[in-house]
Amino acid sequence: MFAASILNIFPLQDSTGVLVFIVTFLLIYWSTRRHPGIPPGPGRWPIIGNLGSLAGPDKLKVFRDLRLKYGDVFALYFGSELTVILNGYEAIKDAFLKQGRQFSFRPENDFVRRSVISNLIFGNGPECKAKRVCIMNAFRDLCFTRNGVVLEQIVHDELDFLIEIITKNAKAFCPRKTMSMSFASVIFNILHGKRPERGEKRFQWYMDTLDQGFEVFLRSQVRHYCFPWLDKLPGDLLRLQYAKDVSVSVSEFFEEIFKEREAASLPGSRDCLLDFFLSEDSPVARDEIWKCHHDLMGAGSETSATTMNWMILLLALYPDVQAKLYAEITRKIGKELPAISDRSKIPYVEAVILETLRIGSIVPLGVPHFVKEDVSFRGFYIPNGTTIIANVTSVHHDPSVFPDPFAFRPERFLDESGRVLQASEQVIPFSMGQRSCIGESIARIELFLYVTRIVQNVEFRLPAGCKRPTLNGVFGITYRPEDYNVDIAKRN
Ligand code: HEM
Repeated sequence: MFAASILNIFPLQDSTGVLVFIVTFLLIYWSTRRHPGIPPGPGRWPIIGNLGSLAGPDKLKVFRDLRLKYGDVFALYFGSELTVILNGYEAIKDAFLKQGRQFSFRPENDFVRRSVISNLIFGNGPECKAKRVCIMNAFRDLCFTRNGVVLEQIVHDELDFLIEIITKNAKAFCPRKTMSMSFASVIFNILHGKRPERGEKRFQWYMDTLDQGFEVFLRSQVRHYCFPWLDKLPGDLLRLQYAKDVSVSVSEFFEEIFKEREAASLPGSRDCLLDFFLSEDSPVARDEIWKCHHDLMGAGSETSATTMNWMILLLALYPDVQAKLYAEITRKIGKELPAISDRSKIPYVEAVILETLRIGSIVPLGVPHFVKEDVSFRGFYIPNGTTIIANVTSVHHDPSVFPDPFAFRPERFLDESGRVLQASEQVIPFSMGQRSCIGESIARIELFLYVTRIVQNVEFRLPAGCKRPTLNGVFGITYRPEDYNVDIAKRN
C-alpha cells in the first residue's frame, strides 16, 4: 500500500525522486521521533524539537502548564537534545538524593565542550569532586571556624560602603547594578583577600562581561542545539569565538591579581581562597585556578544580588512586613551591628529571607544535570546523554505546598507563637544532593547581615504616583525582578 502510493507519486524510472522521498521521509521520521519509553511530552518538530512549546512571555507559566498536562516528570527536545524536566519536591529528591550517583553529572554535550570555560560548575569526575571538597573546606576555615569573623568583617566593610551610597540617592533608584557590584565585591574579597578598588575599570569591565556572558551563553546554546552546522559557516554565528576571546581576557585579568597576591602573601598563609589554591596540596593546577575563580564569581554574586533585589521589591510592596521586620530587629539588637550569632535571636529575619528565596526562586531551573548511563527512573527510561533539569519553581510556587504562593507571607515559616522558625524542607533554592550549591552557608549569612543592617538604616518605599511594580520576573540563568525604582528614606 505504502509502496504503491510512492510509485504513484514517483514513476519507477525516476529513481532519484524515490531516493529523495525516502531520505526526506527518514530524516523527518528520525528528527521527530521520540525515544521509546522516555517520560511523556509534546510532539517533536524537526530541527527545533519542542522549543515551540516553550514560546510565551511567562516561561514559568509555560513549565507549570506542561507539568499539569504531562505530570511531574516530562521530556522535551531542545533542538535535538533530549531533556528531562523534574517537577515537585519528591521527583527532584528521588533523582538528586535517592539516585544521586546517576543524576549528579553535568552535561558533556558538544555545546558544553566547545564553549564552556568552567572546570568547577560544569566539571565532572574525581578532579571536580576534589575541587568541591577543597573549596568547601576553605570556605569553612575562612568564614566559619574562626567564628565567622572573616566573613562578618568583609560583609560589614562592604555594607558601610553600600549604605553610604544608597542613602546618598535623593531620587528613586533601581538597586540592581549596585547590588550586583556589592555582592561581587564580597566574593572577590573572599577569593583574593582584598576588595576591588572603588570604581576600578578592570573590575567594572569584568562585571559587564559576566552580565553579558550569561545572556550570550543562553542564546548561543539554543542556536547550537537547533543549528549546530551554523558553526561551519563564516562569521561567528554561534558566538563560540566570542566565548574564547572572553576567556583569554578573563584569564589575563585574574592572572594579574594572582601575581600581586603571590608577591604580597607570606608563605603558608591561608587568608583567602587563592592561598588555599596556591598551596602545595591544592587539587587545582596553577593555570586552571582562574577558571574556578571565574565560576565562583559568576555563581556567587548574581544569585545573592538577585535575592536582595527581590527582597527590596517585596519589602516596598508589603510595608507591613517591613515595619514588623524593623520592629523585630530594633527589639532584639537595637542599633548594634548584627553578628552571625544573632541569627537565632531574630527568626523573623530568617523567615523573610526564606520567603524571598521561595517567591523569587532565583535559579528557577537550577543548573543542568546529566546522566552518563541508561537510567530507569519512576518507570521511565532515560537514555545515556540526557540533560536533566530540576524545576525548582514547581516546588516553591505549588499551591498545595505553599497556599496562596505569590503572597509574601514570612509568617508561614514561623510557629503559632511567631517566635520559632519552622523552615520547610520544601524550600530548595540551593538544590540538593551531590551538586548542591557550595556557597549556601556563605549566601545565607550574607543575606542575614545585608537585610538586617540595611533595614536598621533605611526604609524602602514605592515612589509616589508611580505604577505599582509587579512580581513579574525576567527569565534567564537567574530569575530577576523586572527593573523597578524605590525611594530610600534614611532612618534616624
Ligand atoms: C542566594 C544565593 C545562591 C543561590 C540561590 C544559589 C543556587 C545554586 C543552585 C540552584 C545551584 C545548582 C545546584 C545543582 O546543580 O543541583 C548552585 C550551584 C553552585 N553554586 Fe550557588 N547559589 C547561591 C550562592 C552561591 C555563592 C555565594 C557561591 C560561592 C561563593 C555559589 C557557588 C556555587 C557553585 C560553585 C555551584 C556549582 C556546584 C557544583 O556544580 O558542584 N553559590 N547554586
